[in-house]
Amino acid sequence: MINHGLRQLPSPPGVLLPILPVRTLATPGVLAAGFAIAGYASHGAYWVRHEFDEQVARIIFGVNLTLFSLTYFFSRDYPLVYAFCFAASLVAIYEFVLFATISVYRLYRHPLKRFQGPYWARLSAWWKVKHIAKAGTHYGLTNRLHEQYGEIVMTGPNNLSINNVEAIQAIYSSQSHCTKPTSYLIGGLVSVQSERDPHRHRVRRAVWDKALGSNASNAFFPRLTQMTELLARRIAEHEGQEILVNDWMHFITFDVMAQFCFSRDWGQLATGKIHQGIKYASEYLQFAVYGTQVPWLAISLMKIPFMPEPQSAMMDFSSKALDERMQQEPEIPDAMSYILSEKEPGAQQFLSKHDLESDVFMIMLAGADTSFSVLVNLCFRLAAQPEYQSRLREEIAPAFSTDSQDKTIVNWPLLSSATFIAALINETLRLHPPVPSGMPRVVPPGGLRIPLGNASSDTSLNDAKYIQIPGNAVVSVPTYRIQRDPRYWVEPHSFVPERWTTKSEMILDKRAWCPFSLGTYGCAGKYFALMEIKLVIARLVLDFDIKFVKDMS
Ligand code: HEM
Repeated sequence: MINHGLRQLPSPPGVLLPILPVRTLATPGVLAAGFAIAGYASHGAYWVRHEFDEQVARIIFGVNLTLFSLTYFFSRDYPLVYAFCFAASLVAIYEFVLFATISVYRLYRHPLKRFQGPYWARLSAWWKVKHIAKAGTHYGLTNRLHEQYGEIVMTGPNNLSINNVEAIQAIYSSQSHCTKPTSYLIGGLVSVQSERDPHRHRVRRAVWDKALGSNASNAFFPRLTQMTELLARRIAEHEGQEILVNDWMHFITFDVMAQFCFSRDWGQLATGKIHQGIKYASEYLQFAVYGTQVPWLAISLMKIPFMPEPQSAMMDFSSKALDERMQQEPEIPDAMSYILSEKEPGAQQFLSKHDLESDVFMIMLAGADTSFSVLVNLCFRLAAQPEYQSRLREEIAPAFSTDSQDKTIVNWPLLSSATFIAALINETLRLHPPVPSGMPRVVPPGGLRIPLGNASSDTSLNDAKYIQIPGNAVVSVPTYRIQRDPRYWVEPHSFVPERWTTKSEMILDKRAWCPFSLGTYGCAGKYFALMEIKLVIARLVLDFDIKFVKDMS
């Protein structure tokens, strides 16, 4: 054996560490201690200070490189298997101490430790994954946690859910400096919604505001009325039969978005068959529910070559749709007409093919699935309380042309200013928000102070005037829960559209209504969404009675 100046150790067989030679002072004990100290020190120096979700693939590569370098180093003195085992033991010591340090920190020393929450949720995000699977939905789990722990709950190792109306302004308003966390990066998308850099987001958002705003939506209105008319005709073909509202609301909302965004005819209304794109979209959404809880894993999986990607089918689909759209300019401008003709120099850098594909992908989900959910829930509510149908019919009838049979001639200003239909939609959005879980935001490094007003119900916060949230915590307001909170709504679980018209005393704090979120990252398609929902529901109620099928309620 060649001795490279190493101190030769006695080698009692069967005990791995002591039998290996190491250089000069670096005895196995010293090396093991060194790796242990490195594990402990790196937690404070790196892991706790930096966001590493995007770096995990690189970190795994670095660990392997360290392992092989150490193996090479030791193999110069010892057989390869021993060298590898020793190197692996050192890496394992580093990892063990690091994980132990992280665990102790999260359980006993974390800046959020004063907030209540399930013990294991403090330790790992996997707790949430397991319990979302059990509860069935993310918002269902959050709701249960608030019932158990009160107004502020620690729902993950660095996550707080805050059920207080003041938190909505502090976290989401345009004055807030909170940003989006890494969970927005799952799926490898680079859409306007997943843009985390505030400056880049502002530039991209300005372009999308034009594409989805009131001018663009109003220009699309005539086509929207034609599509709604087709929906009414197709449903009329099933007169006297039972139809599944979910199917037809899927058809109209996804067909509309495909037309509005890139002038594609998905043909679902005409054929009555579900388009493959909807299947892709729901597969991705299922992945997103869990992926957003453990973003480091979801992001890393995307980087493994040949790994089946949950978003790939939808992405291919978006890519093809975009290619076809770019070859032909439609007669009536669509959202892409605004985006592709954008001349603003700053905006150009965000109009690469991949950016646009991601945007198309995102807009199909953000724009169709949400309106779908409102329409289905509104049909449900109208079927449950049919008296509202006759009242609605009376209100909206004047908006449809009376002197001709052509129901595609609709007076949009009249329909848009009708109050009862707006009240029905507001109340549906309150009880059934399409995005029911709170939108996560990262608190700026300097922390966030949320004034509590008089509305705190949490006994542990009784005397507090504000809640101080430490920097870099991920916070959210649980939309579903706050929109049913008795502090802000009288009879919070009852469907009472009149609270938006004649019974305003039933709204104790209107700021607790936030289905579209607000501020910089709030919904860009609100105007269009309300236009579409109003027109579809008005057109249906004009001709049909909505009823539950026999034996359903
Ligand atoms: C009733 C229907 C809708 C509801 C309740 C809704 C709700 C929301 C919410 C809560 C957000 C914020 C998401 C977050 O912070 O992560 C959002 C974002 C967004 N929505 Fe909607 N939405 C609806 C319909 C639409 C429609 C029809 C479109 C497109 C035509 C659209 C386009 C967008 C876009 C582009 C964003 C991202 C904005 C950004 O990050 O700057 N939404 N929406």
